[in-house]
Amino acid sequence: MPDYLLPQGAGYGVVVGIGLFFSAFMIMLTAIQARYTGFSPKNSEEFTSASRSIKPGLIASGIVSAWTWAATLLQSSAVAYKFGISGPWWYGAGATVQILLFAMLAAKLKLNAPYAHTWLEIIGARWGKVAHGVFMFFGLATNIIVSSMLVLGGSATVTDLTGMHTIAACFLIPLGVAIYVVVGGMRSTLLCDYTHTTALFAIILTFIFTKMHELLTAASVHAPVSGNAHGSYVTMRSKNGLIFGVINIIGNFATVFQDQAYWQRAIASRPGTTVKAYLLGGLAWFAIPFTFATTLGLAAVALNGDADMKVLTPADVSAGLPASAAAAALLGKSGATAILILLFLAVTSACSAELIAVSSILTYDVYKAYINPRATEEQILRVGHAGVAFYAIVCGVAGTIFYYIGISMGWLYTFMGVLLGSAVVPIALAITWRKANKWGCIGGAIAGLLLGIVAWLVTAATRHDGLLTVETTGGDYEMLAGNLAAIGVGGIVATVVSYIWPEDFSWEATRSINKPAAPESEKVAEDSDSDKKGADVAVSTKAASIADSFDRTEEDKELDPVALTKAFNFASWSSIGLFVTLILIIPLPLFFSQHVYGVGGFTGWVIVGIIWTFFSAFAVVIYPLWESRAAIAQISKGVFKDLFQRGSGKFVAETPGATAQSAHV
Ligand SMILES: NC(N)=O
Repeated sequence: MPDYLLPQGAGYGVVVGIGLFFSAFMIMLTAIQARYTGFSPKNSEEFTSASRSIKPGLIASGIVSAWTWAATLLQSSAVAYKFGISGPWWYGAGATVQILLFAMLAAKLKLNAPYAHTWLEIIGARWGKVAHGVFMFFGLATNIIVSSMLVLGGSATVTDLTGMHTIAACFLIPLGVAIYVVVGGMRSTLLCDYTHTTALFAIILTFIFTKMHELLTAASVHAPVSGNAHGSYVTMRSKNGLIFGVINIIGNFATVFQDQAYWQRAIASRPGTTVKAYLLGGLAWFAIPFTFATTLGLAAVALNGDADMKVLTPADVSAGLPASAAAAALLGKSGATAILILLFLAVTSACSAELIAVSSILTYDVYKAYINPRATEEQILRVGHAGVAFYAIVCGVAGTIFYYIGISMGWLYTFMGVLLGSAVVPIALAITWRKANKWGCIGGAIAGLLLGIVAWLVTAATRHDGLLTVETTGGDYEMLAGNLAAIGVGGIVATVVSYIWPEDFSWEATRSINKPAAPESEKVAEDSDSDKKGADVAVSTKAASIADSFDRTEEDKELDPVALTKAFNFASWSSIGLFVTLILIIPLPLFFSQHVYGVGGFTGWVIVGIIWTFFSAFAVVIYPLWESRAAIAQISKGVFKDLFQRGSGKFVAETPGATAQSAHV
């Protein structure tokens, strides 16, 4: 039996114990919200969309949390281990630009479908059932691939460090998360995301960078990297690093643009600050893989041959294990424990985003669209809860299937663009361009999928004498061919057909999705008494007395088309500018110059990463607290009053018919 650094009990303790801790925490948060702010996830709009009232700092934190997968920590470190410093750059930059560019889609969402629950509702309203079904395939496939990677990466690490059975981890991870998502809904999930992100930054910042350059220089003498300038780890001139960069960019376009989790954060956001939230979230997220992998992934290289360092096989690298091996070698049991907790927090918060995302699709795009169009509030909420539980089981099953087939997180990560990449451009066109042609977009998505798979398999067969296995299909060139064909064919077909046969869509159909019908004065939140009467609770629409409340009048003001068009224009030039800087202007001159960093240059490179991490922590840890100071004060005041006179701190609506939803977090 192999030796494990931590006892099996530590694995179960973290997976089950922290899962239960967060469930209890969520129950407490939900009770506090209901008592002191009048908010309750007993309302379906609140459960799935947090009443579209969340401020930018908390949305940014939720984006960082949902976008920090097991792969963000493990795969980024694996490519650092394989390719040197170019790996973390291409991982970080190649997956942050999509979040930045998504700011444009988010602005268009608020402009063209401000009350939609899911991105698929927009497709359905614009193009009908066939398009809805085709793109739902891509949407749900994205959720399944992402969730499987979360479960596979999380379980591989837990097993490697503690010996906990992989299948137990595959099921227990999503089930623990499902409990707290069902209890808290979208708003509390975002609050839990915030606590996860805070802990994540605290742990990353504790991994101190020491003597790395000397160790890496020695490593490149012993084990030079093929395709790198002078075989060095401290150069951006890495052929395989660049290939990974292209695969990474394509795959991550797919998993942002067609994952309901990112649309859901745009939907939960206040209209006026959505663009800001995505730009902030994208910039903040970059630091996580970049700094983590530059330190721990390269430490794994540097520590090769060290007595405390585990000898890593190619399968270990594909499973993403260099980071945990390095942390254990550097810091012993405490390093292993820190990695275990870090991984668990990353996996659970991203998993919670996937659970509520799929639950929303099952509720609004399957149940309400095709099974029960007249569903009541109560039925919708019940299906939403069942959807979370059902999808948690699907995650466990999917992880188990991939585990037994022998498909690792790293394999899936490079494959995601082959399966999903063809729908990226069609979806972006469908949401942003009135001229987008329905059949061009559907045809492009399907043709791209088929040709992507053909290009992938033909490349594998050609390079391996017709032998097709998980290993032969998982190479860099095979995945590159499939990724490029999928996104290229999908994009070209959708764009060319739309230019030849342009539509002239007015967006009226999408703007009226779920549009509130009643005059605002009639839509009031109910207090707990009316909850008991079983009334369908509408989200409050009237102003509260407190400074940072968000009411229907303000929402209408923020939905002003002129302001949203301005926000879209700002999102366009800033995100495209950042894309060009991060993907072309910084890395390509370094690649072509074949520069190998000296001690000073490498130290500077790492220091930039550390400073960026501090700024990111400020943006997604401190800023959300600051913007919610009025809500925090209101809750504290309520708790304080209750301490002295029980019941006196409870939130009370001001006047009948004008019940307020008070301060928002
Ligand atoms: N979210 C990613 N690609 O790490």
